Amino acid sequence: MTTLTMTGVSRVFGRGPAAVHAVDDVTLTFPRGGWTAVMGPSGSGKSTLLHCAAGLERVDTGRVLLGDTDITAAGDADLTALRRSRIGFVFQNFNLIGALSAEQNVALPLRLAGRRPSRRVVRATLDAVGLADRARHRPRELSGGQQQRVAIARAMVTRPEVLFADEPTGALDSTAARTVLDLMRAMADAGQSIVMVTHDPGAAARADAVVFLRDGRVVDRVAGADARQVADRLASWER
Ligand SMILES: Nc1ncnc2c1ncn2[C@@H]1O[C@H](COP(=O)(O)OP(=O)(O)OP(=O)(O)O)[C@@H](O)[C@H]1O
Repeated sequence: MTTLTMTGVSRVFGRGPAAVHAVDDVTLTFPRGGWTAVMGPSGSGKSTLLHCAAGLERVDTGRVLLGDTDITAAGDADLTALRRSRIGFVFQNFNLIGALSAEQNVALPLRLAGRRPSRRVVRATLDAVGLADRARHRPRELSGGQQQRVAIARAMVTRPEVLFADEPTGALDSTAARTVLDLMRAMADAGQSIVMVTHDPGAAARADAVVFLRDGRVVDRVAGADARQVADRLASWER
């Protein structure tokens, strides 16, 4: 059973009096098959925490365990392989490759991992995000919500143990955001582990639990809160 755990994780930028403790001694467990939202004021360390948890950024102290694998001890080659096969990442601005069709974007992680993408697998992954009929479209021919769903399909095609999302609805209007959140909720209900950074209490309320950061530290964790409760809690930490 895979869970993701962070123990005593710190990440410091700069040195001496100018040092910024972006993540400061964080110990957290992200349960398997759960959807966890990470919230906090601007600059509280949310993106840095996500990058450390996903092995996109090295930690200065502490350990990150993905199942039995200590990703903080992994060498560069192992880390690259791990990022390509065991984690998925989606970004606020989708980061699709404009010259490639939806299905070519989705096939990319398999190609990068040296696997020959099966058209059946790629189409099934696009179908799972409701875009089987857009396989040949390029990103500019798709709406923002559709582009984010292609990005989710691209992140999911390798069947990652954890899907990380950094402000996945930050660039979307409310209707498109709801479609993306509905998709993520269905994925979590089907057992996908998800860790998501968001500024939006409505988005965070769709998750199973919300972790609050302030000055790089975990200051609170709530489960089953509605959008109003999440917003109130966030406001109390922004004071
Ligand atoms: N590469 C870097 N070099 C120096 N400082 C950095 C770097 N990345 C982040 N920081 C600093 O670390 C702190 C946390 O940044 P981070 O982006 O993780 O916060 P955040 O909560 O995601 O912010 P936001 O909500 O504004 O996106 C900030 O003070 C930021 O300026």
